[in-house]
Amino acid sequence: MTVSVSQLTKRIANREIITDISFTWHPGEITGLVGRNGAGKTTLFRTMMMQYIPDSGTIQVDQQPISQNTDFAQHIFFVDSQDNFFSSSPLTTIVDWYTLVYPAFAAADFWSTIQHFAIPESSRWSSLSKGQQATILMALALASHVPYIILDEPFAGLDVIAREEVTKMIIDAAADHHTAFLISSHDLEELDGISDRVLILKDHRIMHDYQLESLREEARKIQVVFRHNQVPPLVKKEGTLIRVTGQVLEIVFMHYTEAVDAALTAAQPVFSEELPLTLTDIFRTTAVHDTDYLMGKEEILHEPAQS
Ligand SMILES: Nc1ncnc2c1ncn2[C@@H]1O[C@H](COP(=O)(O)OP(=O)(O)OP(=O)(O)O)[C@@H](O)[C@H]1O
Repeated sequence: MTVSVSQLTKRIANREIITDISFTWHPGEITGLVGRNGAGKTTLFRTMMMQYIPDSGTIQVDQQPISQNTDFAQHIFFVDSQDNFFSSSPLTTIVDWYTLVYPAFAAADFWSTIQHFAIPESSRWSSLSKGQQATILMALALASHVPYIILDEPFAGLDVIAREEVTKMIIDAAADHHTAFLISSHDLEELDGISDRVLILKDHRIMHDYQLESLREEARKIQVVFRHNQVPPLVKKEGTLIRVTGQVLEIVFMHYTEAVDAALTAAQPVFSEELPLTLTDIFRTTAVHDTDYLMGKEEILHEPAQS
């Protein structure tokens, strides 16, 4: 079973919030969705779930449009954390509802997760903390035993231990049950540790769709100090400056070629070291190039300091 999102566009109040979004979502794949505040992540989820009617485009499950697939909701889990019916419902009522909606819902799994996180069974949704609510959503998602799970900011509000446990649950579900996850998060470090693939949303569109493993084979992050701050032209052309600390430049090359390597070596930098490339670096490189970072790059990379 494969979910295909094709040329999905949604306008709200005459503004295009998501534009021409296309991607295919495979079983067992953990996909991160990243974008700045207001980029349209939640709107994409709502449109995929038909909470919003798309202005154009389709969502298909196994080549069948979901409008013709009445079982669709049973295969995908999504809880809108900003807009759901939970209010002051007791957890028992929420579980009853999910048991009705998802045929494979395993209430025992849900209660066991809740117990593990020391959340009282008698709790009402509105009486729980933000982190506890995030844990409940995760427990509901996994207990639903659906092949596709959408998580909108699942780590928000979780303490560091809960984060690690939730992360492990996601990885285990993908490995053991082949569950596919589509996860939006501003916690790029957490997302980095679990994602096979990352979609970068910018200017309402998916700007990049990266398989992280192959990207890391091709891309490289270098920390370097050039003699007299003279940056080789090829480095300026191919690199993106993501941080400057004194004379130390951190440069990301999305395509690190032999020619770039040769240019770096020929420049005989005072200091040069490869650093691990993180999802945060990738996000900075690809999503933030119209901000002050670029201004910094313009100043530093194009105006070598006087020796
Ligand atoms: N119902 C609505 N009415 C008007 N504008 C809306 C509505 N829903 C979303 N928007 C606008 O669409 C844009 C995208 O919002 P959305 O919540 O999808 O972003 P997001 O990427 O999830 O943001 P964040 O990371 O801050 O949660 C925002 O500018 C928001 O104001």
